[in-house]
Amino acid sequence: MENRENYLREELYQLIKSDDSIFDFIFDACIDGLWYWDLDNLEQEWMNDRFWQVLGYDPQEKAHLSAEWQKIINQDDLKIAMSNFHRHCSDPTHPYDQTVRYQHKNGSTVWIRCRGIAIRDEAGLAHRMLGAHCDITKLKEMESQYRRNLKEIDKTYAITKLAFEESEKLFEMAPDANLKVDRSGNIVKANKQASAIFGYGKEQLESMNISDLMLNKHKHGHPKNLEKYFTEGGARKMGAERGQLLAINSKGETLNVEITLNLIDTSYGKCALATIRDVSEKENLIRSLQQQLEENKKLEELTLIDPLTNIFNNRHYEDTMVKELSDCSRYQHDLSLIMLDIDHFKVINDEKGHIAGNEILIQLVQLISTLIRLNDTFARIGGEEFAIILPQSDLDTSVAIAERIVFEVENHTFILKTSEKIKLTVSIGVTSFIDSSDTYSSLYERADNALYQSKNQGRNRVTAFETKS
Ligand SMILES: Nc1nc2c(ncn2[C@@H]2O[C@H](COP(=O)(O)OP(=O)(O)OP(=O)(O)O)[C@@H](O)[C@H]2O)c(=O)[nH]1
Repeated sequence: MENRENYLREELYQLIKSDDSIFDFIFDACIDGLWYWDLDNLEQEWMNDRFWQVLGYDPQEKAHLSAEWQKIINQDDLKIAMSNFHRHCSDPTHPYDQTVRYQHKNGSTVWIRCRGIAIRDEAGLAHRMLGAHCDITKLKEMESQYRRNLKEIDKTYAITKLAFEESEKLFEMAPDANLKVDRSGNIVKANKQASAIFGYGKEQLESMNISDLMLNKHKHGHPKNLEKYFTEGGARKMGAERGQLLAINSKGETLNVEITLNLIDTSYGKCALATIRDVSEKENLIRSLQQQLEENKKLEELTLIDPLTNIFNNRHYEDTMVKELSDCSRYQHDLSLIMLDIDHFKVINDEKGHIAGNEILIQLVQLISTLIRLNDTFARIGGEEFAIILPQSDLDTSVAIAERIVFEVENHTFILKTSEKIKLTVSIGVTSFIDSSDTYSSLYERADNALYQSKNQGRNRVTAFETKS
């Protein structure tokens, strides 16, 4: 192999010596500029055509003078090149090899790798210098593009890293428990708050399955639900109703939780991010408020006054009726009962609104209160239905009072807070105690039937029920 190389090399060198076109081909194909410098007469330097073409000049314009390239080379680079030149002339081991910048005729920069070798006499003195140019502008451009790309990559990396750190911080510092769960339900990451809520250490949680935090009865269907969620994705709240989700903490205690799910891409692959809020305290508070409301309602039922109209309620009406009935049986007193109902109250409510309806109920009660005696019991026994118990009042007297009420109501103008004027009428049924066989129910029934008749016969009237039913 070595011999073959030597033989070919020798042949090539002979070829170059004997045939100029071979040398011309070599420097045309391989070199972007060739120069040959007379060091005994430094002004004189031969440059080949390509030397100038690479720099954008017509070789015909050039006179082969060293001053020609020294004018267009970057002056800092010229200093380096000249320093290397002098050192190489005095020391053959010092390379004449540097990258220099030339100004192209069009003003752009051409990067040239310039190498040279001194041709010396027997004493080692340099008399000529042979040099070659290699245009590395493209390479330089690629290098600077590469650097810019690197910078961009660095920047993108820094931003991504920051975003990642921020999202990690958000995950960690969130006021709610955060759990990242894989498709099989394994908890791959948990935050501080998750530890606080469930009472397990973070590492412990990260070795558990989400089903370990669930009630036994919910465990069965969970893998299927999880699989469905990983297929459908999206952000959604778990559980249909408020406070319906229950979880179990490390002590086996039940927690009311609200869970929001998000499907996210993580370094662990696709994960469900479960944000869990312990609402046990909120739920307890709501429960105790509900209890309190129920107790208040019960207390309200125990009171005797209707909160809207401030007259007696149904409960007091019933008690009073029972008491008055027993008194009149014992002492043979008279006793009458008036049942009163507003006519077409629904229309007023529908047209003017419920609040206006309430205002009318209050005003009506005030009006009727002025028309009855102090020892009569006036009670609201239903929405727009009233009863008046009239002790020691016979049927005629009671009918007269009832007629007066119908008349006064018909002639009254109710004025709403909005200044709107409303007219209305009432219908009345009256009955009186007949004998000791009369009961609370029989009296009520007769008065109610009489009221029904008033309504049936056109309203705005009084009907008396005299005979026993
Ligand atoms: N504003 C108000 N409306 C009430 C209250 N309680 C009952 N109502 C209304 O009273 C109306 C009663 O309607 P209905 O039973 O149809 O009787 P009506 O429209 O008076 O008709 P007749 O009795 O047949 O003349 C309904 O619209 C109830 O909503 C209340 O406390 N406030």
